[in-house]
Amino acid sequence: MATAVLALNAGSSSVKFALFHQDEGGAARRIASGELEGITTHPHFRAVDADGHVLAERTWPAPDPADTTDAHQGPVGSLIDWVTSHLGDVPLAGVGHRVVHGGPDFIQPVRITPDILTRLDALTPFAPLHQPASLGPIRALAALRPDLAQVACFDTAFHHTMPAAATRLALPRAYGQRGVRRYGFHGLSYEYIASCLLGLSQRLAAGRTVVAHLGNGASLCALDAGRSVETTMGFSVLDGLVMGTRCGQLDPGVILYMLRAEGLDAAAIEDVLYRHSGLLGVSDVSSDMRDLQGRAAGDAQAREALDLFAYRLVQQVGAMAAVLGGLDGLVFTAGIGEHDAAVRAAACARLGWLGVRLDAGANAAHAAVISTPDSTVEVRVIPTDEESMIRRHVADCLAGA
Ligand SMILES: Nc1ncnc2c1ncn2[C@@H]1O[C@H](COP(=O)(O)OP(=O)(O)O)[C@@H](O)[C@H]1O
Ligand SMILES: CC(=O)OP(=O)(O)O
Ligand SMILES: [Mg+2]
Repeated sequence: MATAVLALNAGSSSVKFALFHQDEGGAARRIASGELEGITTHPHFRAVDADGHVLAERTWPAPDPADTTDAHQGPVGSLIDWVTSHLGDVPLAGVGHRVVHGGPDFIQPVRITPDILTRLDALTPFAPLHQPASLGPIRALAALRPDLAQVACFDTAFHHTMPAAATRLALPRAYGQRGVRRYGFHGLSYEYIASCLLGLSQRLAAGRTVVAHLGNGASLCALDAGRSVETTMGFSVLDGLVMGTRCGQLDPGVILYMLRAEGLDAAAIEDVLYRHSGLLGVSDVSSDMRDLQGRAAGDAQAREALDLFAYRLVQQVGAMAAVLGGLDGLVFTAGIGEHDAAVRAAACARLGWLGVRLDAGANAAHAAVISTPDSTVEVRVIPTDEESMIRRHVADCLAGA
């Protein structure tokens, strides 16, 4: 019998979703996708079919700040009502969620129970902005539809194959025992890309490949025969590359300086590092790569932000290649990686020493392979699909249960 799975990918202010039909043999098809935006400000719901035609759209008035009901309940309730009516006779087998932090213990997807939810909530100090966003829709659905099976799929889980040295911070040992270690994120995206490589390139699937997930949040993952051995995000989603509004790699002395010399408290520092840094902080105008590319010719600060983004990207691809002991493949993915030929060209131009040779025409056309035939590193563009990965995990988790 055909069933359906709903995959939710929650960000700090929006929830992306995808709805799949699947048959008993495991074949699946995305039948709708969309987004719930502005959950705490001006909620807006939109769903489109596989061809991009609008299936449904709805807006709500801003929630009353005095109302203590969870802001997710109205929008998530509307989503699940729409999904149920859109599916007709096809039963919804379960709902899968991208949960940013799984901590040291959750190394694979798990069926959500009240006890699991409590344990996930306890990880909020590790991801103060992302974890509540992940858990909001889960709580809302548990209250509205307690009958529905919900599965948590962790961004950290894929990186549990990293060797101990990659997970360790050079702090007193007791911190490690309290979970203060490197985890890595964007794991659902990397797992999806690793699964695609099996069908696209045996050389990259079996070899040393760096995947660049460049979206609003950005990171790199070093894949050795498809397993994560290193990544640029660490304890939190702040580390590594320059991001839309996050700082990336930062000397911890800067935080001490903010505390001591500037008198900022933890909340103010969090605001600077998560919301006002990165491309936005350096350009002082926008966190959006498309916007910055449009301004770069006439705006020196926008240019500096783009240059810093590319500089850190090159620097950290080098670090990943060093850990891998060489490089066979480089994959670009997510919003910037899939669509921004200029960023790919700027990075690849400085990776010639590693054997990267970019085919300018293929790059401009966003082709699947954008390296030249004589490039010793095969450079690819692969659209990521975290929601498909979530669907597979839900199917496996419910079949195992
Ligand atoms: N055509 C494009 N050219 C350049 N950048 C793009 C393009 N499309 C999307 N982007 C950039 O991708 C980023 C968002 O990536 P995305 O993967 O959608 O983010 P999220 O982390 O929210 O999932 C933004 O910086 C946006 O400007
Ligand atoms: C982990 C992370 O940074 O997520 P996003 O890119 O969705 O912000
Ligand atoms: Mg994303």
